[in-house]
Amino acid sequence: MDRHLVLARHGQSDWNRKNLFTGWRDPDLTELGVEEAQLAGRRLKALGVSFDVAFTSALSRAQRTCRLILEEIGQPGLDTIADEALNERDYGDLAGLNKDDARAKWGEEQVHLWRRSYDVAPPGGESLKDTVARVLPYYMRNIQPRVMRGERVLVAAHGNSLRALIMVLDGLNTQTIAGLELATGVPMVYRLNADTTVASKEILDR
Ligand SMILES: O=C(O)[C@@H](CO)OP(=O)(O)O
Repeated sequence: MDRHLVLARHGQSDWNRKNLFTGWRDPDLTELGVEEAQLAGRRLKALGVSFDVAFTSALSRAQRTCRLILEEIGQPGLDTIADEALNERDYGDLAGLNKDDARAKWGEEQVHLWRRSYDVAPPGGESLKDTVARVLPYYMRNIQPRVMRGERVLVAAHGNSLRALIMVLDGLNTQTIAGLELATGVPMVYRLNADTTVASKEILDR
């Protein structure tokens, strides 16, 4: 049985381009972001990948990426479930601030801890640990059972909500996850074993 699960971070958003902390704010994709999402779809199509169901977040940039991928692979209108459990990490008071301005104000090290550490939460927001605590139960209850039934599943979501999921799937520790960066619009094709562990992972980068 082919238990495949494709994870894709959304294409570049307007706030990615402007270098702003985004979190639960809802900017749209840029033109480049649209192209990245379409390219992701074409890469998946070239591999012969298609889906039985798609999951995305409650945010426009992920939903649009999901739609663009599905259009490219010739499955527009596929059953798609949107849930805020897959939203980006909540950046709290940092949302809307420029990342370089934040470094100038709080220092490189503090901003890096907020962005990439496992358990340091930005003021008023979620740490990666908090993000794992909402993404993982959703994955276990809603996504993994479908993959185990042999459905081919697409998840179009966000840098940190996917880092949370990948940390668990790949068995990364709290140190290693700090070094994991996900490029916009790059799909990752997982195949799972019958015991839910990862059989293979292929990153379809540019
Ligand atoms: O701003 C955000 O919401 C995220 C993703 O763009 O940023 P970072 O990569 O700094 O965690």
